[in-house]
Amino acid sequence: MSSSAVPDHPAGPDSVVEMQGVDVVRGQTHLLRGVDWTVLPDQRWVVLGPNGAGKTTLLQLAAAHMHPTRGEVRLLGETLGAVDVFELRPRIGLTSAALAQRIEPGERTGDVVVSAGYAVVGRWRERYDIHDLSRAAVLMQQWGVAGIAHRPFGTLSEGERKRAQIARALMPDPELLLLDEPGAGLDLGGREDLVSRLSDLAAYACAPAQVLVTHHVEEIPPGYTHALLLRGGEVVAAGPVDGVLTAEALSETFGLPLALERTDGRFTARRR
Ligand SMILES: Nc1ncnc2c1ncn2[C@@H]1O[C@H](COP(=O)(O)OP(=O)(O)OP(=O)(O)O)[C@@H](O)[C@H]1O
Repeated sequence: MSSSAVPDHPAGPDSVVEMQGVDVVRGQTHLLRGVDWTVLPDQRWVVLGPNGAGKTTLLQLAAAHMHPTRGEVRLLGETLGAVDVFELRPRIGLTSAALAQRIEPGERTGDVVVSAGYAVVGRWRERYDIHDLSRAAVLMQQWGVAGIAHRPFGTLSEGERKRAQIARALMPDPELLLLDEPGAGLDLGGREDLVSRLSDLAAYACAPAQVLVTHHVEEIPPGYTHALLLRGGEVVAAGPVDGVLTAEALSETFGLPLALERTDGRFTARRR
């Protein structure tokens, strides 16, 4: 990656995400219960858990797209409920299947990326200066979609779409990057390409704090520093990868006996 699109946040807040005693309740259901979680600017987190564990709900809170029912959520030094979320959201990059569905299939891929600077999906009447256009060009180069910038988003492969979305999420130079299942739907080559690009991004000292949600330990990019395991809306374990990602903790999280192996920074899991 060239340096011109690498974010630079020398004087960021102490914590990027700070959750204390957070519950999210809908009707009688606890989507999250008693979550305490802190993300610092230089950390790269993976959030793992089975279907319905509350991973997307956690990410929605971290993206300022949802408020907690109880407890406190502080993002980039601001407390949810006491800040204008429309000022906060441009400082946070997010990719998710729900966001991808909002992108018009006919939208030019280059416009999907550059329009993130205005927090809109696709170009309308905004004017982009040379700085916006060159930043978008560098990001599209870095994420391997420069050659397809002219193509309608709807014609891209799943892997190309995922990479274009990450380029878009990085466009406003966010202080926090949230990736909700970026590996979903990718073939083996696409997954390996994504893992390696995310690993490169994780290695940049000036890159934003990163939180990646996945079901699969195989998708954890080398260089990710921390892991949070969720089950039934509750945190099973959270902290540095070496201490948290164990066969025991993973077995408890997914509710079946698992063997976990780590080779060259990559994890694999299988039933014991
Ligand atoms: N508005 C709602 N009312 C009631 N239950 C809800 C609501 N929204 C989500 N849920 C439930 O909360 C739980 C957590 O959902 P969430 O999408 O956060 O889980 P997840 O870990 O991201 O799941 P997946 O891996 O399948 O995407 C699920 O059981 C879901 O059905």
